[in-house]
Amino acid sequence: MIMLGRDGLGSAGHRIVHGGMDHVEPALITYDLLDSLDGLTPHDPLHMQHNLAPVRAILKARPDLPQVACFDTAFHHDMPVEAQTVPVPRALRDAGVRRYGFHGLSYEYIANRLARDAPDLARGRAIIAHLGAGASLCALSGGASIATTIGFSTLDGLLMATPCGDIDPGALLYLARQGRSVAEIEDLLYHQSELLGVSGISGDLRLLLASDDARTVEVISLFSYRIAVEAGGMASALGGIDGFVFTAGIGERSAVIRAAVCERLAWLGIALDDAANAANARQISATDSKIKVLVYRTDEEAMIAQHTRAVLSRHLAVNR
Ligand SMILES: Nc1ncnc2c1ncn2[C@@H]1O[C@H](COP(=O)(O)OP(=O)(O)O)[C@@H](O)[C@H]1O
Ligand SMILES: CC(=O)OP(=O)(O)O
Ligand SMILES: [Mg+2]
Repeated sequence: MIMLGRDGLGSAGHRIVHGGMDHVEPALITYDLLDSLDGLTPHDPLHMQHNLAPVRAILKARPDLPQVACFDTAFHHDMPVEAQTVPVPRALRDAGVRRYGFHGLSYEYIANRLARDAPDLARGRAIIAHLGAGASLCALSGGASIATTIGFSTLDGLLMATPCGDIDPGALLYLARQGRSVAEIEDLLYHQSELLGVSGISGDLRLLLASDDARTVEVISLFSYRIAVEAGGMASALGGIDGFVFTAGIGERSAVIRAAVCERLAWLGIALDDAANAANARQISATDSKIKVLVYRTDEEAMIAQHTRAVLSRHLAVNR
């Protein structure tokens, strides 16, 4: 995102999906930081190359322009240790094999909106469902992330457009023993799985919902099933929930998916107001629902702008 200053371009702020262990807050981009972020590309080949390419292009064209990196992983940095732990030997954990969590800028924006619009809920326990091309859930307690469904890379958790989501690592070993190379398996997991792979039609949910192909029924059912199953886990991490928020492309716009998810979560005390849901209203739960269900439009760009301004004003103050 390019921000205008008084005399033209002022600065550029970037969403960088992975900050790894070392980058846990928004930071001014230096050559050292860029080198360090390059080193994280194998953690998430789907996003990191695309995230870093514009940084490099701007650096080349306008080396004087301040650029700020805003990390998706940062919001989850203080999750409890059990939510961060991957059960591998400690040396590997210390080397960075752990659960990081993603879509943090989106969750941060929603947490800020809740603090403003629904302070009781913001102080309580909520599940936020970021359902876009990539999809995840975040367990928000008192405005902080205490658990989330995507872990080390962006492959974990829910069904997404093309990345595979939750998969038994044994299946990967099986594929490797069958003679598939790392590059082939990576391509399979990041680009050919989930909505696209299961439907055999498209990774774009809007197209699947509009199609009368029988395979779409299976994939839409699987999509809401996975959300509901993972929401059960998030509700456990929170010890119960007071609210559920839908956001991002699918969460904001698909009444069909929201209804399918809420129906599966009726056991938690969720009851939907069908008319409000069909109208994409802010509150879509029925008045007698035990859990408040809300729809918010996320705004990752607003968070990037806010962080970029804050980093640059700190930087200016230090160098004054
Ligand atoms: N009206 C809609 N109904 C269902 N899905 C929708 C609708 N509008 C957008 N989507 C879906 O939202 C997803 C993209 O979400 P978005 O948050 O924009 O993605 P990104 O992760 O690229 O920012 C796509 O799967 C798209 O099909
Ligand atoms: C982390 C992730 O999956 O991001 P996106 O939804 O932008 O693909
Ligand atoms: Mg998005």
